[in-house]
Amino acid sequence: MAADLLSVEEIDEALLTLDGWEVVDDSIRRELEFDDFMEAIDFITRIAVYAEEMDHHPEIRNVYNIVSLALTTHDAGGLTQKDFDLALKIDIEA
Ligand SMILES: C[C@H](O)[C@H](O)[C@H]1CNC2=NC(N)=NC(=O)C2=N1
Repeated sequence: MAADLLSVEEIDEALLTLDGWEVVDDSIRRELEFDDFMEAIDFITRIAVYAEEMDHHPEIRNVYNIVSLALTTHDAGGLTQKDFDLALKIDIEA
């Protein structure tokens, strides 16, 4: 079963616990800059492990040393606690 969608108030409160994420449409997004391409790819592989463990997968875009992430819960059609749980893991890894 899909997780519950969060209310606007719950989303605002959850954002306070995160670093550099913004709400865009039905997702939260963060852009990270690394020293070079390999550092960016290394980061992606580290967060991929969390994504698999949590069965929750970010949209990932990489251009050289920049990694752009978007989290949303497709099953629920918007933001759920799962997105914020994964975002917190990503922040710790960043
Ligand atoms: C069946 C399985 O639980 C799902 O399809 C999962 C896998 N990873 C997922 N990742 C994300 N970001 N959203 C989802 O709704 C989602 N659903």
